Amino acid sequence: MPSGSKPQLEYDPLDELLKPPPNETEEDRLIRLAQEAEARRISHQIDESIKVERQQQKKKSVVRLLLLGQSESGKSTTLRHFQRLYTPTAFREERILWRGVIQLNVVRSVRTIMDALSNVRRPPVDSGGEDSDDDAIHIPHEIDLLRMRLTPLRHIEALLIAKLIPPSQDDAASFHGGSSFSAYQSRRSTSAERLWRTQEVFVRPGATWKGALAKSTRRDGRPISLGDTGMTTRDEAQEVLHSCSDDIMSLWDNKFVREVLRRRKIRLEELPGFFLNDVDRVTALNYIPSDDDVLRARLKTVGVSEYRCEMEAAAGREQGTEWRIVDVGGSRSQRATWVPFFDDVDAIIFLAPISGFDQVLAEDRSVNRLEDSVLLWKAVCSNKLLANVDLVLFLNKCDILDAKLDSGIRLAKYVRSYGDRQNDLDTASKYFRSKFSAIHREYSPLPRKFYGFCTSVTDTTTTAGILASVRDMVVRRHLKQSKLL
Ligand SMILES: Nc1nc2c(ncn2[C@@H]2O[C@H](COP(=O)(O)OP(=O)(O)OP(=O)(O)O)[C@@H](O)[C@H]2O)c(=O)[nH]1
Ligand SMILES: [Mg+2]
Repeated sequence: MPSGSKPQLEYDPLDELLKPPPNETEEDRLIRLAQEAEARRISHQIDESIKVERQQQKKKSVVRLLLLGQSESGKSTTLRHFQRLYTPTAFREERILWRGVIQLNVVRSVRTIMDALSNVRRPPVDSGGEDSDDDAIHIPHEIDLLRMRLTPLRHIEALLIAKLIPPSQDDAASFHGGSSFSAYQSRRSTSAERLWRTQEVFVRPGATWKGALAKSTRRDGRPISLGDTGMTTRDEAQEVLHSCSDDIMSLWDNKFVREVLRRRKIRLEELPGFFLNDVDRVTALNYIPSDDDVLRARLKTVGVSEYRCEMEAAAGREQGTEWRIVDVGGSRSQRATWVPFFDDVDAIIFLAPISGFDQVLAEDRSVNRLEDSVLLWKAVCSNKLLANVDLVLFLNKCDILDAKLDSGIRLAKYVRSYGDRQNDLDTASKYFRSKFSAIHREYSPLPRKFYGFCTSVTDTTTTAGILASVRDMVVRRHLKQSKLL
């Protein structure tokens, strides 16, 4: 460095170039200052737009999917499917946590049978002529014995509910309806008993219940791995269910019980969370739920929750894309909570369980399930906030629809416009597809494509293919909208 020159750190050759000319007039100086200010403003503007673009870019790598439909339509099951397919490691690790839910589902099915039986013995006073035939039925002695021997399930149900729902969330259980085991109930109204009387247990979405179950499935502070679960871990509910296993099977296989259920039109095998045909397996001490079991388990959702999943390897080229899947509670009281999530959504999967044509809503027995689904579909199609959102329709529970039509239940009796069409799955699903498609066309504020699938989302094989198409469609549209394609 030449002596006398500026120290290196302070010397900037640009200074020399940008220095104002030595003979600058006052007028030139003002013009120069104004030009410099303008240049700074433009530079700042460019910086800002780069920042915004970067943020948008970041935002665009997030795909938002909303699951809508009435209660029991299969929203949470579809979400579990996504998790199973695209975040398989997390899904596998969580399978054990579903054991508590399945245990509760088994106990609930037994309770449904007990309810039906206690109604046979003690029909309601004002039941009218319909139940009068049942009055005459004498309950066989073996049924009384089974009822007595299955009393411990009462305690297990309260225990499981307490495990799933921490005490501070007592409101997370709905309190309507009585208990089939009422003959064995004490008169004290403890919290456990109140929970025991609960008709359907629900949890707020999120990890709370999983956290509670995870804690309760550890011993000596040691986390349970799939390999050692069951045999080495004391699980009171599983032990009691295991000891009651033969009695539960005898109850379910009993001819008298089947006849009572038939007369009461209770098709237990079509109700959510049905595991009575697998009692031997699911009550084994070392039982770990299979993927299918997790998909068939029933746990009602209340509230809205966003599940984030990064696509793992199986997701192929979309690996790294973050999916945010919003699962909502579908019962009528829950629907007001949906709207805030209509903003900034890439696609909606709407589930319409078409097997519900002969059923009413659990929360309002004056409303037919299919009718409710149609009204809800109209509302979603016509919603202006969703005018640019792709709607994917799952005409769900086709397996149950198939079984119902096969058993001789006539669709035309409930859906008059069905007329004298063939009473089979193929004809019925085509009919529903065209009806829902027509509503989509008529009610959409702007023209858009119709994507309709006939699904049984508990079926892993067929659903995997459908979800892959939906994923591709959503991603393609997402990229197109963010101008990356
Ligand atoms: N057989 C059969 N069962 C299904 C199908 N889809 C869902 N289910 C079962 O129906 C029950 C209800 O499904 P969920 O996914 O919990 O319903 P949801 O729409 O989340 O209901 P809410 O949380 O109450 O809004 C579960 O036990 C599922 O396993 C289907 O296509 N076929
Ligand atoms: Mg749900």
